[in-house]
Amino acid sequence: MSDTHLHINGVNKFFGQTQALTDIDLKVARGEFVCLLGPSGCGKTTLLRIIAGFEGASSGSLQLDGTDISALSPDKRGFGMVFQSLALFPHMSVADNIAYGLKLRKASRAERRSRVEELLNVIQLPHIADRPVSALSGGQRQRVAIARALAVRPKLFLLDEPLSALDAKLRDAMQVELRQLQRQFGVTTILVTHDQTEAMMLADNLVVMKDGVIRQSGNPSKVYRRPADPFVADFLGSANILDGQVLGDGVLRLMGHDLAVPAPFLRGSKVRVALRSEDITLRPETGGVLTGTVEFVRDLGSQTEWIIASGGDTLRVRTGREIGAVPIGQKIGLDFSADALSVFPA
Ligand SMILES: Nc1ncnc2c1ncn2[C@@H]1O[C@H](COP(=O)(O)OP(=O)(O)OP(=O)(O)O)[C@@H](O)[C@H]1O
Repeated sequence: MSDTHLHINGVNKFFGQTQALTDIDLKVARGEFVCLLGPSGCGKTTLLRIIAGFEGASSGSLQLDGTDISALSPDKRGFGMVFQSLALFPHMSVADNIAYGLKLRKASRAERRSRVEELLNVIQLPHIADRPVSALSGGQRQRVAIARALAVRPKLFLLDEPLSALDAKLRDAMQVELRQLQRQFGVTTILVTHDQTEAMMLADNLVVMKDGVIRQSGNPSKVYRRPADPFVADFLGSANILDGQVLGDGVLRLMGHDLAVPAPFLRGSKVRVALRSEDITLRPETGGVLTGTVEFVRDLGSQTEWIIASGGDTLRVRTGREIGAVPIGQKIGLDFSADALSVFPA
């Protein structure tokens, strides 16, 4: 990604004694969709607010197309924003809401009208221009908020948990729409979420944060498949995080068994090992890499989840297909490839 649009350069943020962000470095390419993902309190909203200009960094800078914008007020940055609390004007019509930013910029009436019409078509609500926002459903309001932010052709599109108030099915549909809209407009976008499925689905660049630090960033599939540390492995999807020890060249002691796993660690090193729930296959008792005892089984709808005790550890296993009734307490074989293990220093 050579065409850097936004460069977040060594940003730190203190609130009194609390350090909310530590050495944040991030390059956002033009047209890219970036998701800031992390647990509550990790600093993602603070980072978005600094990008928007609502909050100043304690140190570090922001460059947009190579120009330092750190000292610019929010209205001078020319960014479009959508927050969870939307901040639409409830008694104004949909059209007036969408045209609001254009009016502030002194766009002509004709220009406002054609832009509103264009955006209502884009968000697939062509017939609601004259309705008050208070008469819309949650999903419709969400689309209007997005249209309002895009109406001014923002340099950056910033969204903070924009879909979290919607029910699961609508959220799903809106994620697809949001991604399509973003592609269509080609607008550089930064979205904050604590929902890993949403982030995986939307992002070109997934940025995983914890305690004010970027723990990993990159292509979502790559971050999922090759997590940088046990936190990222555990936060994305369903992973088993296990304690192990390197016994010698390519031999790892895990769950009371010696496994052939090429890992570049010194003999005797204690390690943490991540193994995704869906990377384990269940077999008849003698057919796997390990043996375990079934402790619990539950039906998740599209998958079945198994809790299995093995060598003093408890493993969570997710299987896609029905493997037949296995009673609680029965021995079962567990199979996985060495490639499925991510090994980290303890
Ligand atoms: N105005 C403020 N004054 C003092 N501390 C703050 C302020 N805003 C945020 N913080 C602190 O900074 C840290 C990061 O907060 P932030 O809201 O950015 O996290 P977040 O990842 O967005 O969390 P959430 O998902 O819960 O919104 C937290 O410890 C928070 O308490």
